Amino acid sequence: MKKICILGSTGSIGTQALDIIRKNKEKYKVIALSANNNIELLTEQALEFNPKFIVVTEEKNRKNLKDRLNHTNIEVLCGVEGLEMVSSHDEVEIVLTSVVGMIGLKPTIAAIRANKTIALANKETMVVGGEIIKKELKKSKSFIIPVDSEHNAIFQCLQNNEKNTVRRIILTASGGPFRGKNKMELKNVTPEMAVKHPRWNMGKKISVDSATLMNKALEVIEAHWLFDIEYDKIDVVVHPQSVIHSMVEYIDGSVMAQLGVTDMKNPIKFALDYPKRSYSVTEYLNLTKVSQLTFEEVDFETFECLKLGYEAGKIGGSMPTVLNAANEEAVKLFLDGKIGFLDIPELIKASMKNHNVIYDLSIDKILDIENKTRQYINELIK
Ligand SMILES: NC(=O)C1=CN([C@@H]2O[C@H](COP(=O)(O)OP(=O)(O)OC[C@H]3O[C@@H](n4cnc5c(N)ncnc54)[C@H](OP(=O)(O)O)[C@@H]3O)[C@@H](O)[C@H]2O)C=CC1
Ligand SMILES: CC(=O)[C@@H](O)[C@H](O)COP(=O)(O)O
Ligand SMILES: [Mn+2]
Repeated sequence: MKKICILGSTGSIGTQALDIIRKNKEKYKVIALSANNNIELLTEQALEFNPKFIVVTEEKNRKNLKDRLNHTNIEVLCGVEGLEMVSSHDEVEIVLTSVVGMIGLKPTIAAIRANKTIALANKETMVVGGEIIKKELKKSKSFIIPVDSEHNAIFQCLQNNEKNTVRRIILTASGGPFRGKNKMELKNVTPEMAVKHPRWNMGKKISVDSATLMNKALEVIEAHWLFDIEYDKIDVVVHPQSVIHSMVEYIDGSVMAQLGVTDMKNPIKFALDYPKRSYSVTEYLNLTKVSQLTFEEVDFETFECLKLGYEAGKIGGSMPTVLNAANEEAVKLFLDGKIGFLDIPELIKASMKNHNVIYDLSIDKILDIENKTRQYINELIK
């Protein structure tokens, strides 16, 4: 049985992972689950999967959950320390990092230091900590299997091929809910409109990121670190059907693509079962129903976040942390109705301009830059 820790079990990725586990209880054992505020769902999950540990963010929720679960042996932990404790626990083999945001950084590093297999959905962690994570991986037996659909696709397309024969990788982007629109048309779009992704059913934050194309910006940086590939060899193409999850072009002109239905259970299951393959828990792809696969160039002028992502990635050092922290804060403000959709790239641009890059990164410095960036944005919008 594979022993699994799910960080962020109440979210879109977390609940889909538990759906897989529910149907394959003889294959997987849940050791730990975690949530931020959704203690109702976490209670249900704990009672169903009987993990050794659950983790919540706030002490008051920990006490509440302890009372609810006092007839069980489940230990209730709290905060980032709780996440670090479970992600590095002796009994855990695989850590599925499906929290949203750079809060995943410390628990992911703890898991690497404890030699765990990481099923990585939480892209923000790779964006801000890519350099440190690579160094930690070199000292450890841990390895990362990407869950993000594009990176999972690239990982599969790279199997058995020499890395030095890769000409470029091509990330596909759906284009999001506002594909084809111009800036004027985006001025008054609402959070409700922005979270309506045309192809995927995801958490609110990543859905807004898809709408601004920041999701693709984060994915470009994620790909740079995961596959050791320079930014000028990472391209993005808009592919509205989201059937091709990404591609690798080799120097001989061959292009390998990974196709599949738009269901995250497939990459999640791939990561949990790696290196084996097992029967799909979703429908299989029916190409005659897809009928057409189309491709378009990215509109970098309207969707400036992708341009900012390449810029931050190429500058390197602390700049991707600023890009990510500014985006996390701006998306929160947008979802709370405090700023407009087009303010998101403006606030990120201002934060990057205001930042003096440093290159000797540490976890503490990253977290300090995160705090300062969030404060700067809140000053700006006062
Ligand atoms: N959803 C998808 O299809 C895809 C997601 N990803 C990536 O996977 C990650 C998760 O995305 P998704 O599942 O959509 O997100 P959701 O918002 O649906 O879920 C996020 C999870 O993290 C928890 N969480 C939120 N904030 C905190 C915090 N401050 N501390 C601890 N836990 C927290 C949530 O708890 P609670 O429920 O209590 O709020 C929830 O369990 C993201 O990094 C995203 O970019 C990548 C590819 C596809
Ligand atoms: C499912 C997944 O991996 C998401 O990151 C998805 O790719 C979002 O779609 P966009 O291509 O619109 O960003
Ligand atoms: Mn993706």
